[in-house]
Amino acid sequence: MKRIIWVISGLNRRMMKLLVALALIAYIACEYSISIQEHGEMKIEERIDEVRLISGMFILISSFSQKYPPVKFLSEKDRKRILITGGAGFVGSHLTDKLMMDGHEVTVVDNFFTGRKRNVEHWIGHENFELINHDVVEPLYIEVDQIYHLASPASPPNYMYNPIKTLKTNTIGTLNMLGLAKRVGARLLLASTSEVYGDPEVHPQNEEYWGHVNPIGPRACYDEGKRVAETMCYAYMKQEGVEVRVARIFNTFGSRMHMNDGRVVSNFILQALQGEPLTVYGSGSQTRAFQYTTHPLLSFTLSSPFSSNIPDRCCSLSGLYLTVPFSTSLLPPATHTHLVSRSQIQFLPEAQDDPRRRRPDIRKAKMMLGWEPVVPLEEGLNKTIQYFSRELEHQANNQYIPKPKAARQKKGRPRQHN
Ligand SMILES: O=c1ccn([C@@H]2O[C@H](COP(=O)(O)OP(=O)(O)O[C@H]3OC[C@@H](O)[C@H](O)[C@H]3O)[C@@H](O)[C@H]2O)c(=O)[nH]1
Repeated sequence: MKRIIWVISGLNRRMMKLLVALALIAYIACEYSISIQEHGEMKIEERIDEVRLISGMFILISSFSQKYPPVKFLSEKDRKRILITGGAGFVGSHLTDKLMMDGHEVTVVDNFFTGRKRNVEHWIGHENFELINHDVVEPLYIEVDQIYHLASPASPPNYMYNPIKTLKTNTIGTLNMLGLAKRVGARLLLASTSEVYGDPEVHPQNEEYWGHVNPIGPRACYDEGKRVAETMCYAYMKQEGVEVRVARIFNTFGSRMHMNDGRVVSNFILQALQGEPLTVYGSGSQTRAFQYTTHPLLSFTLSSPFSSNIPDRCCSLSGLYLTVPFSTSLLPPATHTHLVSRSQIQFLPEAQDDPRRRRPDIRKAKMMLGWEPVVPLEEGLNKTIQYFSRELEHQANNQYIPKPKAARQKKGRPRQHN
């Protein structure tokens, strides 16, 4: 008896369900053979019913025996119901992984414009996970404790593809999520962007800097969309008492970036792997602070749900500081991806309203959250190159050759750089 109790206590919930399903199948099979023995031939309808039941059981069993990444057990008190908008996207899906593995109940909402089911498919069927195909521009009525609001296209070619939709997502979508946060009393974190600084006149940028944005330029749908999204967050906080956090993400790269994302790192890697020239817009002297995808996640979870000692003011939470300028000879992604193939560099006209330099001042984030980037650029790039190589193989098997997306280029004379 003791031995049986010991075996049962060693079984987890999924194994228990598997055993129950097996027992049910055995029972049905038994009944089936007995009824045939007793009544001779069964009616066709009865047989169909039996077959349906048995195949249903098999589906049930295969879903129980599916392997998921390890998930921590959290008590009812500590386990939160978390909504991640844009949770099937490049950054969102990594956040989904982190919060799932931490043991929370995660609902991913995505309209799959730039997000992909593939990014979260490893969680489908897990009892803590739900995937909803929904556009945040429409209201959403669910019960949650926390909201991570990431939904929006983020790469310049993607957000410029349909500027009105980008504006709607960042304005109406954010209003809907704030309305939800207010109704259910949830805390909301808005994933904002370094693009709120536009083409900054102050360098490096800290939380106090208000930015320098062209309100009618091609980037405005995103820059101004995120700026008004931030304004909405603070208005809801002041007027309605909704707890909000705003994190401004700088240039992020890593696995699960879409092949056709169009940002510089994914373009360079794809071009290098395909033996194409690396396209540099303008002189290549523009600078960016690149960070690996795990960095913003850590800052999100540090700033948003669990710690209460974070001030209401925005935190510019990002950035791998690069002292190397974004120049053609030193440009880190370019020089690194050069190692993948001996690609040439092709200079193209500069992108319209392209910020000349951007780098965050992370002192506040470091002081308040104890946060700083840890993955060196080269290591991050290596991981991303490996991911893209695997993706290319996968795409080749599907007879699809991805092409990097081009930016909207400026017409006329190139801008004079200081
Ligand atoms: O193929 C390319 C792509 C881009 N670039 C240049 O590389 C620099 C970086 O461009 P990216 O498209 O990667 O990113 P951007 O800095 O323009 O915008 C990004 O910034 C921060 C994020 O939060 C935003 O979501 C994203 O819009 C720009 O100067 C761009 O003109 C190239 O030289 N070649």
